[in-house]
Amino acid sequence: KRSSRTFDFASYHTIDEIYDWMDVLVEDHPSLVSKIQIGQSYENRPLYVLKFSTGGRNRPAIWLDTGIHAREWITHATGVWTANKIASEYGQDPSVTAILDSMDIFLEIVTNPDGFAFTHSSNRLWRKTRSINAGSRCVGVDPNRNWDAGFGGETSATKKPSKLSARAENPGMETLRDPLWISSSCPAPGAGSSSDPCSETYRGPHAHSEREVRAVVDFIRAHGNVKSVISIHSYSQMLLFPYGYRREPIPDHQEMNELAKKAVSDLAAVFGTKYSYGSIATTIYMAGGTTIDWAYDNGVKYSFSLELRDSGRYGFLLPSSQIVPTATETWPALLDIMVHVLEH
Ligand SMILES: O=C(O)[C@H](Cc1ccccc1)CC(O)(O)C[N+](=O)[O-]
Ligand SMILES: [Zn+2]
Repeated sequence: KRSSRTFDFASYHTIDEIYDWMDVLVEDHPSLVSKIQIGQSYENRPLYVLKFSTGGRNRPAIWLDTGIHAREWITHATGVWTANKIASEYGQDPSVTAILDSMDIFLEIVTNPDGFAFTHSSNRLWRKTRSINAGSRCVGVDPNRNWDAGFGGETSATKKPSKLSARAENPGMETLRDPLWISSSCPAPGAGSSSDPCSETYRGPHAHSEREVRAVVDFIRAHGNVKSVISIHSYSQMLLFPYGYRREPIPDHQEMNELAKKAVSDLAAVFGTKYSYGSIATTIYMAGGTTIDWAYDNGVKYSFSLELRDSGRYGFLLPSSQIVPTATETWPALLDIMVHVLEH
């Protein structure tokens, strides 16, 4: 029988390889790990979530997701490594054991499967979902602008072709030479998303229009006891917390900022990788309709996003040699957050 331990964690994998590996991980840890399906994508791919639980009924839970943006391959790879780490450290590492003795962890590794499959088959730099936009030749919605929190921003997006606002909106993206990106309209930075289906930050026809987003919304609402949401992106090397849709600090800013400071310090201690940290709006740019703003506004206090390696040299095309180092240094930061959740 193949073991989840012989899986090549140092390579990038397809959706089928990752989904097959999930079943092997469950087989290897039958009393800890289970696989649940929370829905289907636009193209009817299953949306799988790994559940790590030692019992109880509806225990306080931590939600982790990777791969919501298809091209951010380092995040899926980090998700796989982290799933294996959680499973193998239970009963070994005191923190992991303490966490799982009283909380559950849910991890969705391939949060945007249609987009991820498209990056393997057609366009390595695809970001959005693959839903068809009525009346437009442009495909897909940005799943990190589709959530019902500051959806569409306070001001309605205006069509502004200016490069400046494009840079202000997504510095990580202007290097793509993506024809759609260069020519697409750019929303006023205050909106933090676009009403233009051809934009990489197209928010969609309405909040939760995307099945991939709706499935997570419904899961977290139905669970009702999720204490933390950590949505993992790349790249820029940042640890972000709400808000993205407004500049004003959240009520919990002080506590979140101190936790973020500790987490990035423990991350840097591994290989010296430097992360910045702070609220989305003040650290990267204004962004409306994001996963963690929705979570925070729906009672999930400990909501964070990570922007993994690197800071621009390879960007989304991070060499596979950096997968294990990236996942290894990220682990202490994730553990700091999960332990803080356990203790508060
Ligand atoms: O614009 C985005 O959704 C993320 C930044 C971000 C991440 C979490 C919450 C709000 C914004 C940047 C990225 O990971 O998508 C990289 N990029 O700009 O392509
Ligand atoms: Zn992203």
